[in-house]
Amino acid sequence: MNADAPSTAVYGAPEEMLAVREDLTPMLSQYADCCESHDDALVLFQVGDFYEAFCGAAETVARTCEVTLTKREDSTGTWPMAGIPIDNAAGYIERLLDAGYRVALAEQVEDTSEASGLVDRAVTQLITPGTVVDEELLEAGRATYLGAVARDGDTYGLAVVDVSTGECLVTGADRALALEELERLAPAELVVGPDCDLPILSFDPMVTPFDASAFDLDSARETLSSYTTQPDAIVESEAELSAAGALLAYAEYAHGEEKLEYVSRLTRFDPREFLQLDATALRSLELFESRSVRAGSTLLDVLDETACALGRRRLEAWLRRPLVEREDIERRLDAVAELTDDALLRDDLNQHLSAVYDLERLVTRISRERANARDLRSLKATLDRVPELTDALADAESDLLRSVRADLDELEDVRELVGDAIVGDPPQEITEGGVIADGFDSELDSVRSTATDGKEWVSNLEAHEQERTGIDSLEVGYNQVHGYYIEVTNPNLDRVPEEYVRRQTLKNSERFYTPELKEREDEILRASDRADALEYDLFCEVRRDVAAESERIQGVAGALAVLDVLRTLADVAVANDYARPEFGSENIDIDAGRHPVVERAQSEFVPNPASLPRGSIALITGPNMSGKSTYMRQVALVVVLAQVGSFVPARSARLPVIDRIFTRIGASDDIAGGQSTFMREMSELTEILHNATEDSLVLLDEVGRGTSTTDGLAIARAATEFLHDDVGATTLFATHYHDLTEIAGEYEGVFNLHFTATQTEGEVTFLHSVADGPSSSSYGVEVAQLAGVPHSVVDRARTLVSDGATENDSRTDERETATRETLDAYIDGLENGHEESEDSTTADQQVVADELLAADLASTTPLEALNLLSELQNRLK
Ligand SMILES: Nc1ncnc2c1ncn2[C@@H]1O[C@H](COP(=O)(O)OP(=O)(O)OP(=O)(O)O)[C@@H](O)[C@H]1O
Repeated sequence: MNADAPSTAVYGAPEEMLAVREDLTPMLSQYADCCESHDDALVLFQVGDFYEAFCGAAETVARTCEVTLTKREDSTGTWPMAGIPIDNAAGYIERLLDAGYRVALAEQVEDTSEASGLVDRAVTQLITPGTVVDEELLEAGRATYLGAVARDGDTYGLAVVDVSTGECLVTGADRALALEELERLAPAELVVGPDCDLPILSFDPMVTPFDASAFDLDSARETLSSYTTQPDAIVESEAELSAAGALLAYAEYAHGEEKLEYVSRLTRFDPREFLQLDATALRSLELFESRSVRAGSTLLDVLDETACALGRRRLEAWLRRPLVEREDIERRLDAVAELTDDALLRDDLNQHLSAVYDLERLVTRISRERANARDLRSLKATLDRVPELTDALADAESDLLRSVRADLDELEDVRELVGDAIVGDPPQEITEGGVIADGFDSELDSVRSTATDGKEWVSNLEAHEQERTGIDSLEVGYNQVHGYYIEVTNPNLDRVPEEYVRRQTLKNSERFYTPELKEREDEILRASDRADALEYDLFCEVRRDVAAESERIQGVAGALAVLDVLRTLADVAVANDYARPEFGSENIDIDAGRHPVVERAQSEFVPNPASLPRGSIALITGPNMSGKSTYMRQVALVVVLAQVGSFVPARSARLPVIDRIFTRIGASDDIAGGQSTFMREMSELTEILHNATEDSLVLLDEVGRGTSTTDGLAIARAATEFLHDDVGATTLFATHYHDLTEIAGEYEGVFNLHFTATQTEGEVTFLHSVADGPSSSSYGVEVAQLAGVPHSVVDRARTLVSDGATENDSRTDERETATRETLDAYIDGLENGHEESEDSTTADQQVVADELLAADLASTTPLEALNLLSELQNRLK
C-alpha cells in the first residue's frame, strides 16, 4: 500500500518491445520473456557484470538508484537502459524496495564460456520486503515477516513466515483479535485473501496481489502437505489453513522453489495464549518504538544486552508476546533468578554467546544452497561453542536452564564433517578452489599432487636450463595468454638449444617453450581445472549433508537464543537492581516501582508504590509534568516485564496475571489514518470498553480532552462508571478534570491518587511522588510560565483562573445537568455500537444526527465511514 507504488510500465514486458516482438534481438527477446513471466516485479536482467533494466523500468532504476540512463541501439530500435553493478547490487536493490518496488533477478544460469550463442537466463529470485534473504538487506537482530491473511465468514486466519530463518507461525481469531495480532507481528509484506477488507494499518506493509486460488482450501492443503503430514491437524480453522497455504505458496513462488526446506517448524498459536497488547499499547508503552527522538528510549533498548543476533530476535519475540500461564512465567523467572545469583556463569555464557553466529540464518542459506565455505566455517565456529556452553550449564538447577542444556545438541557429526572438509580460512568464492581441505578426498588429493608436481617441475626448470645452456639470465615465467615460457635475452639467443620453440618476440628478448614444458603445462592446467570442479562438487555435497541436519541445527539455534535472553534478563536485573515479581496475588501491589526507561534518563528518579486492588479504579490528578503518565506506564511495564519472565524495576512486586493491557494515552493525531484526535480517542475508548475483562489492566490518560470540557468530563465520568460497573478491569485514569475526583466518594473501588508540586514565589518544583487523595491545584499556569509563555499572558491567565473559581461555583448546577444529558447520549451511543455527538440544538446538528443514525455501519467500509464523518463534520463547521 505504498503511496509511490510503481506504475504498470515498470512491471511486465515494455509495450514498445512487444510491438516489434518478432524482430527483437535474441537477448531482448529473452528479456521480454522474463518480464512476461514475472509481470509483478521490476526485472533486473544480468548482462555480464551488470543488472540491466530497459524502457520504463530503466527510467525508474535510473531515478531511484541515481544511476545514468543510457540507451541500447540495435536494428529494431533505441531502448532506454540503466544498469547497476552486480558486485554491489544490494544497496541499489534496497533503494528499489524502499521505494515500494518488487524486484525479480533474471540471472545468467549458464556458464558464458560454455554457452554456444545466447547465454541462458532465468528469474532466479523475487526480492520483495517480505521475501528478502540476502544478509545485506536484512536487519540482524530483527525478524522480517512475510504474512498472509484469509477470511472465512467471521473468522480470520493469519500466517507469517520469516524466510531468513524458517520461523513460521499460524493463528486465527475473530476480526478484532486477528487484526491486533497482525499489528503485533507487523509483516513487511502481506498477501491478502479474498474479501478480507483490511482497515488502514498502523504499519506500512507492501500488499502483494497473489493468485486468489492459492487461498482455496484444496490448494492450501496441498501446499501445506509438503510441510506437515496432517495440514488440518495443525490449524484450527479453514481461514488459518487458507492463510498458511497461500503464504507458503507465495514464498515458494518468490524463491522459485518447490518447497522451502528450512521451514520445518510450523507453529500454531492462539492469540489468547499471550498477554494481549494491541498496536496502541505497543506504541504508547514504547516497547519497540520511541515517541521521542532520544536514542535508547524504548523498553527493548533497555533490555537489549543480548550477545548475539539469535538472542536479540528472541528477546523481541518474548517482549511482543508476554505469557499468561503462571507456570510458564515462573519457569522463566526461576532460570533468570538462578543466573542473577551467578555472575561467573553469566560472564562465561556471555563470552561464548558473543562468539556465536546467526545460526538460524546460516541454516537457511545452507539449505537454500546459497551458503559459501565461510558460512560453513561460521557454522562450525558456532557449534564449537556448544560443548563449552553445555559444560558451563552442568550444574544448572532450574528447569528451563536444564532443558536448554538438553537441547544443546553438540552436533559432533556436523562439526567434524565441516572441520574435515573445509579449510580454516576459505575464500569467498566456491568455484575457484582453495575450499576443500587436504586429506578429505583422495581423488582431489591426487589431482592436486599432479598439479603440485607439475608446478614444482616448472620451478626447478629455470636452474636446470640455466645450467644446461650456460645462459645465466635465462628465466622461466608464466602469463595468462601464452602460458609457461622460457625467456632468453637477445645477446644470448645464439646459445638457445635446438628444441626450443619460439613463442613470442619482445623488444629485448625472445620467449620459447619446449615440448616437455608444454606437456607439463597442459597437465597442470588440466589438474587445476579438475581440482576446482572437484572441489565445487565436494563442497556442494558437504553443504547438502549439513542441510540434511537443518532441524537439529535449528534446535540448537533455539536453545542458544533462549539462553542468551535468560542471560540478558539476568544481567539487566542485576545491573539495574530489579526484583523478582511474585505471582498469585489478586491485587497489583508494587513497592517502590520505577519506570525502566525514564529512570535511565533521569538523574534522580523517584520510586513510587502502586497498590491497586483487583477491579479498582485509581483516578490520578496533579499538575502537568508532575509524573502521572510516567507512573501509569511504569505500572504497565512492570506487568509486561513480569509476564515476559523478567525481574522488574521495583523493590518488590506482587501481581496477578493480566490478560490484556489497554491504553488510551496521549492525544496524538492519526493523520495517516485520517482520524481526528477526538475520533481516535473515542474509538480507542470504545475498543477498551467493549473488550476489557476483569483480568485486564486499563490505562486512560486524559480521556475526553479532545472535545469541550462539558462533553469531555461527561464522557470521562461515563467511561469510569462503565468500567467500574460493567467491566471490572483494574484501571489507572489520569485526568485534569478535578470534578471527576468526586466519583471516588460515590463508588467503592474508585479512589484518588495525586502528584504534588511545591510552589514558592510562583516557582513550581515537581516532587514526582504519588500520594493518596485528589490534587488541589493543576498548576497549569505555572507550567506555562516554566515553558516561557510571555509574562503578560501568564498574568492574565492567573487573573482568569481566580475569576473562574468564583464563577465556577455558580455554574456547577448548570454543568451537572449538562453532564448527565451528554452522558446519557454517550452511553446510548455505546449501546448502539456508535458514538453520537452532543445534544443537538440547531437544525444542522439534528440533520447530522439523523444521518449518523441512518448510516448502516455493518455494511460501511472504514473508508466510507471516514468520508461520511468528514462530511458531517464539515457541515457542523
Ligand atoms: N518518578 C519520577 N521521578 C523523576 N522524574 C520523573 C518521575 N516521573 C516523571 N518524571 C519526569 O517528569 C516528566 C513529566 O512526567 P509525565 O509526562 O509523566 O507528567 P504528566 O503528569 O503526565 O504530565 P501531563 O499532565 O502534562 O501529561 C517526565 O518526562 C520525567 O522526566
